[in-house]
Amino acid sequence: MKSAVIVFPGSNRDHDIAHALKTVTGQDPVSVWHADTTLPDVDLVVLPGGFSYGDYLRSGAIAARAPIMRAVAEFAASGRLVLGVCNGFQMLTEAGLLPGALMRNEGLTFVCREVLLETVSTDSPFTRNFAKGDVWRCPIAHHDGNYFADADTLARLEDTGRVAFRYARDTNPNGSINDIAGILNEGGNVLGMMPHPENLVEALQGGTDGRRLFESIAGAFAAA
Ligand SMILES: NC(=O)CC[C@H](N)C(=O)O
Repeated sequence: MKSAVIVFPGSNRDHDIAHALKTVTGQDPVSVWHADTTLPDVDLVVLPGGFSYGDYLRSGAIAARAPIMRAVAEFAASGRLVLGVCNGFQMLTEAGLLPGALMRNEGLTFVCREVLLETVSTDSPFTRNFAKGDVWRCPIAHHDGNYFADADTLARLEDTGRVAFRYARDTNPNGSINDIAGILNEGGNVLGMMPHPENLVEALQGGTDGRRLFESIAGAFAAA
């Protein structure tokens, strides 16, 4: 499985994601600079976590208008896989590739801790290796993770199995509506999530709970 990680000025989890992909798939992803306008021939594009453009204006807002994002939008429209983690999720909503918005955390502070996630939808290439209702550990680190969508959008997400992950057992760290931690686009080929599964893929990191997400993606290609 070939992948690319887009690097923006201020990205800080690009190496973490690259390490997770290498650990699980055995292949190093290609690094693509935000100012590039074309993507290499890959199966998966990742928008990593961090503080792109210093979070100026709104987290992810400037990155969503970076030159590479036109190619990312076309890549997503062709049905290929796009994963946005944390700042990457913020970029996906700002770019209109996922609905809703990520507002300032309810407590108005940066939150860096571990939460519990419940897998809600297993019907996507990103979640196929999970069981519905699985509860797993995942680290978070953000100040703008408070997911919000209007009532119609929320109903559509809930009714069509597009909520991928929810904060479980009262661990919602940011006030996200319906405890939403990650959502899918209509085609199921774009996933945005605030928590960082790339930081829990090997024992040295304190556990391997995040590994299944990368194994799901890799498995989707092995099965194809
Ligand atoms: N870890 C991250 O990706 C941080 C995301 C974003 N800059 C925030 O703090 O909300």
